[in-house]
Amino acid sequence: MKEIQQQPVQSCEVSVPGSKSYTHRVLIAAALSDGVCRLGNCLESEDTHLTREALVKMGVRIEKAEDRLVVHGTGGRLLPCGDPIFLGNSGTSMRLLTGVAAIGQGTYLLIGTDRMAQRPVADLLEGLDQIGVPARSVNNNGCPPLEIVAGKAQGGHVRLRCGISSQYLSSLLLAAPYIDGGLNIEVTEGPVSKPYIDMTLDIMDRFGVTVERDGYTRFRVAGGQCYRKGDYAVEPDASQASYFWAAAAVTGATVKVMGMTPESRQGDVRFVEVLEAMGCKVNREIDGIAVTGGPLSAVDVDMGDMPDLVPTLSVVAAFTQGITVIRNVAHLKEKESDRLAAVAAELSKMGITVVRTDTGLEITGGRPHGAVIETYNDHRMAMSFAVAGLVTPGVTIANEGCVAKSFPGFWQVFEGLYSSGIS
Ligand SMILES: O=C(O)C1=C[C@@H](OP(=O)(O)O)[C@@H](O)[C@H](O)C1
Ligand SMILES: C=C(OP(=O)(O)O)C(=O)O
Repeated sequence: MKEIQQQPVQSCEVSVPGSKSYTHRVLIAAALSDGVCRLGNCLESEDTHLTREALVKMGVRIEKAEDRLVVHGTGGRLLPCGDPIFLGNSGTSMRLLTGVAAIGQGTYLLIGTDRMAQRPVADLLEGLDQIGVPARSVNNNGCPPLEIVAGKAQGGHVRLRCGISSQYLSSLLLAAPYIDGGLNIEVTEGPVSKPYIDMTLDIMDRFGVTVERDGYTRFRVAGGQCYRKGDYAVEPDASQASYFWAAAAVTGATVKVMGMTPESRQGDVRFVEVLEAMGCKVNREIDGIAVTGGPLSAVDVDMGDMPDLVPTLSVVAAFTQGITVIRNVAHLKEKESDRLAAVAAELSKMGITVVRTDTGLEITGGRPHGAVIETYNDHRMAMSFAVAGLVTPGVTIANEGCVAKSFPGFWQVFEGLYSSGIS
């Protein structure tokens, strides 16, 4: 349990760790590349360690050298692994590595936590089936554990549903250069969470692989390509920045998150536009983005491209005049927790009226009161509701250690908001 201190927030500068999504992708591209890659500012967290360890089990040599990870690319020649590969509750690891396993050798068994065993992958398995990869849900319920027989993929056309997760598409895209004949992928539903596809394409491009695309519906990756070795520095994580911008929004302070830029492919950097629409002042500076809070007014917003920030926005909405409408995020029920249910339950405990719609939430702002916040083992619930505790006495976060999934140092940085002025 972590009791949040209701304290005045100092105007300050904050640094957040490297992007989780970029770290997963860059580890994979480097592991499949044709040489040695030095990766800077990789996120060190439970989830990114799981991707790293999985790649090591697949025969990739990865070393730490000072502040870099040195990845010895395999040229796409992965080794078999007889042991189950544990991926915790990291959806990104599970989905992205499913495609990677298909281009390896032997049979891989990808397993995870109980919650992972409820997170859907059926549409990805169906996509793999179309190109001849025997990949099955061991419990035959469209969820992990997954058994993937490598070495059978044939290039060709894949019709892929991405209405639940964009990670299915990222998975096939990342593996496609190593599939003879390449892949033509046609997205027949969705995709949700589009910016994550742009991040995948960005990494493929940075590592020398060409992808032709028609918007978000058709993608063509020629086979016989290989990621090229190179050095890469991961940019700071925009999702993690959101908690500090939200802290500014609800307290009225100015919080600048260093190293963030509006040009980033991370869709979550656009959260500042939502805060701006709610009445915050946003300064896009050369070395970071600063948000200053003020009187907040409700917004009606499509969060389909920023699903991970719905808990953050919901907490801000609780302190905002009027009804905030959050649309197009039905896929949130498939995350670390059912985030629509979790956010609604915990805000209700704080005395806030929340209506769960078919695809989102409607939150009537007011004067939240303290409560013990259940986090459902979901890092984003813990980090979002901590922000509420800055302005509401008596907010206690249960199982606060769950932040380790993506941001082990979160509490230290968060406490810097009211201690030093700089963290
Ligand atoms: O590809 C990625 O790195 C991610 C994609 C998103 O998932 P969905 O595409 O399943 O919404 C996002 O929620 C997740 O945190 C990271
Ligand atoms: C949904 C998330 O991650 P993943 O899908 O990788 O578990 C997240 O970090 O909010």
